[in-house]
Amino acid sequence: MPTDIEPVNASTTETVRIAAEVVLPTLASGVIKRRPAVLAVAERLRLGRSGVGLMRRLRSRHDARPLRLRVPGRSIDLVLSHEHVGEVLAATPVPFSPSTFEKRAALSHFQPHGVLISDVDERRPRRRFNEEVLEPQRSLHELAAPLARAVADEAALLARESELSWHTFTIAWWQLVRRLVLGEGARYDDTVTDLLARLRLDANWAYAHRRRDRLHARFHNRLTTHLDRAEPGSLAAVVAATDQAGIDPADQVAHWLFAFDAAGMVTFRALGLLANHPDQQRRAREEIADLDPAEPHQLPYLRACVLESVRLWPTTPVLLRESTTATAWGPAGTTVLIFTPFFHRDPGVLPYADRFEPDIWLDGRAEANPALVPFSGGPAVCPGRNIVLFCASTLLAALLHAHDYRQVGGLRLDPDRPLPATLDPFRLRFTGTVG
Ligand code: HEM
Repeated sequence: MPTDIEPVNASTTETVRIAAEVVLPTLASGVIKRRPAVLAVAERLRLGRSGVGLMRRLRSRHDARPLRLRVPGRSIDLVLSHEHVGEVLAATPVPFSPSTFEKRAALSHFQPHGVLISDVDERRPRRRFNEEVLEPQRSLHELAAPLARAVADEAALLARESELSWHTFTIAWWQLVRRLVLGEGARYDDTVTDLLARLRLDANWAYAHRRRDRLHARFHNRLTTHLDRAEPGSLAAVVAATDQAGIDPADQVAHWLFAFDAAGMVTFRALGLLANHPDQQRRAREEIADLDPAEPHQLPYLRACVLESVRLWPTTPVLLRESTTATAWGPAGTTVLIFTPFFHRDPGVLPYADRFEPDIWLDGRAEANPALVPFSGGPAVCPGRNIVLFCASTLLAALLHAHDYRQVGGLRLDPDRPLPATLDPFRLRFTGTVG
């Protein structure tokens, strides 16, 4: 039976609890750049669990109708129904625009003309540009062959290390990302991604931090210099060959570099899942047994493992939309808030909520649920998803080819117990033995 869309008003207590158990922990952990110290505390105190429990109680109390939070001067609706998630995301960008007050405040620090914070008219050419370069509809990008070789090179360097920590992983990961996006000439240019990291730290504070225009100009110029080289085999070459009318390409690329950070965490967590789940690891090894990891492959099972990593620990835990006109959800300007960790881990609906179950991405179970949206959904779905799945699965294939990984640091992922609501990737450590 369809759920009524008309929002029900939250009590003051409910609003305060949503703020304390859902919104604040999300903001504190760093929405644009993760804060390792806060993540470590969140993991230790198991903070994520209480937010999901609260959301379940609210859903049953209010028959899954949207909950209008009591926030003076704002109309903010919290989504409680799986079906409503799909409906809102499908109705993007009109009447539900992805460009919201909060996102404009944060992302304008480093990508003032990014697609995600564009109004409806500006959005069209920017979205088209992103799709033409990133090719979201293709599981293997036109650059899959050079990308796979780059992944294999970096994986070979990682495989030389006897211990794989976040520190060693992230050095190789950023070399890889700069190479994929900007070309070999940017592989060792830490400065460009360090400048972006500083701007992203500012962005965590949204409008509460002043915009540093000089710092942004330095980043923008350095990025543009790399893009101008248009190195064959990199996304920069595809950017140069794509129509740029109405676009600031550097702003789109700034988003890609930012989003590849999340992809690194997702890949590292996926390695943690595989290292602790022998059955799933065996399936992954069967998939790659006869393959050369330096060549591009579809790798459906490893991709499903990566999708599970994002389902279990979404890197965009809050999806926001802002209505462009009056709708059943409220007046124009209403913010619609989708808290994905609740929908991705809802034990009332998903029998596998807290388990590592890659098969849901292969047998139609995930597709049948409109609220399993690790890469968002609808017309603003992440255009980078296939590149991410390709890079992450290819890197995992190369690592598993080289070694058997055993987890020696960070929170243990026991396959016989519910997986934790928060997994701090920065403390994960593995040792590799030749498999
Ligand atoms: C694990 C890694 C990633 C995840 C989980 C992810 C997820 C998402 C999500 C959930 C959104 C929607 C955000 C919203 O509605 O507020 C989004 C948007 C977007 N993502 Fe990703 N993303 C990832 C990596 C990437 C990468 C590497 C790229 C580029 C190479 C990319 C490009 C974009 C762009 C351009 C948008 C804005 C789309 C639009 O507004 O139309 N993402 N992503």
